[in-house]
Amino acid sequence: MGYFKTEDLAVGYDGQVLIHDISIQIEKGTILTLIGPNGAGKSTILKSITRHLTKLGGMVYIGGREVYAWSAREMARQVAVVLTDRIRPELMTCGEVVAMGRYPYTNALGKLTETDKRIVRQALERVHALELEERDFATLSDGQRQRIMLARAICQQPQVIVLDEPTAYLDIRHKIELLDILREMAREQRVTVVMSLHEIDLAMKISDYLLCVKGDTVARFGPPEELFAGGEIDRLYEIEHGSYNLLFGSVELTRPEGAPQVFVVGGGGFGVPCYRALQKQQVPFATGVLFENDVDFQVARELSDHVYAAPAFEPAGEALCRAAEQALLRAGAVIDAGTPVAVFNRMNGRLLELAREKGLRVYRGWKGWQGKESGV
Ligand SMILES: Nc1ncnc2c1ncn2[C@@H]1O[C@H](COP(=O)(O)OP(=O)(O)OP(=O)(O)O)[C@@H](O)[C@H]1O
Repeated sequence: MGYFKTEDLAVGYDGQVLIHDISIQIEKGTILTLIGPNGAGKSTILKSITRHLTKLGGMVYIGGREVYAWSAREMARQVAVVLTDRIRPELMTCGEVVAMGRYPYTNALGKLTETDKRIVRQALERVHALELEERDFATLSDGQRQRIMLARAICQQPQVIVLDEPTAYLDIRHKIELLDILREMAREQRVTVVMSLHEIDLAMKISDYLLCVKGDTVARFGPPEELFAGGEIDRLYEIEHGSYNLLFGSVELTRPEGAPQVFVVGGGGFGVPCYRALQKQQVPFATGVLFENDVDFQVARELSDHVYAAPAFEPAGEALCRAAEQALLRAGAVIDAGTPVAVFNRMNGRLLELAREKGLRVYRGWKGWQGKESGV
């Protein structure tokens, strides 16, 4: 049976159900991430789990016990919460904010023992914020504040930690550090992590389970590897322009439309900077001859309808090469991405020769192309 479990959970505001029939379960020490578009209800679900918002139906269990039956103190010992709602404690140092995480364990006067103080310092160290201990919390940047709130949650030594968009204000280094800390807590202390993230690529990499929130019930739940086949992310977020590449975990912006104005002879990753330069200028292009296991293919197919590619591990057939030649001649201009021509892509050497024979302009890489654009 799952350690963290919801059964027919219904959430919403003022008695109006927003999302219903949320039934999921995960084991202790695993990471569950809620993903989905803005306004889908991720925060609403998280707040209903932590009892900041009263659930409208169903059950939430941790370790087999219904969370809504717990005392506030028990809740605070079991579940640490890092929400995005601005807390702006007046005149408190960061050390004092972090120490609030120890209150479920202190006596009625809230006096910290030496052990509590040690735990506070360790938590500050863990988030690389020891130097902020004496600083006034109100003067911190959003990113620093986020790390202090995580330290407070760590201090609480919870069984479950719930975080709403914990990476929102962090730069890339601190995003990676925060996710590493969560993974370590899950692995070493068997803490169960339930959070929301907007960075799908990071969500896929860190999570044991994803919950896709969209519509009036949750769209999907399961391990990231099982959830998404091609195009699923585009559908979840209703991406109409641009696209999300699942393999790379990266976003491509809106593809240029129209008849190709240039043919990129690419392969081996040399094409990618050319494709991106053309996308920025919204210049439609054709490209080839690629292989479908080539990194260039992954980006090219998101940005062009005219990609000449052979199946992985198979030679490029004559028909494909002829079609690429015709496309090159139609485009009337060529970018030589700089891919070395060797045994298995010698057809690309032929394409470049053909371009020269026919007197087409051949630009050297994306810089050559941009030089042309800027009149150099
Ligand atoms: N206090 C409130 N009272 C009524 N409706 C609310 C309240 N807070 C949020 N909502 C609405 O509930 C819906 C879900 O909001 P929620 O904040 O849970 O979405 P989210 O998935 O976390 O979005 P985001 O990614 O933008 O943070 C939205 O339509 C929002 O406008």
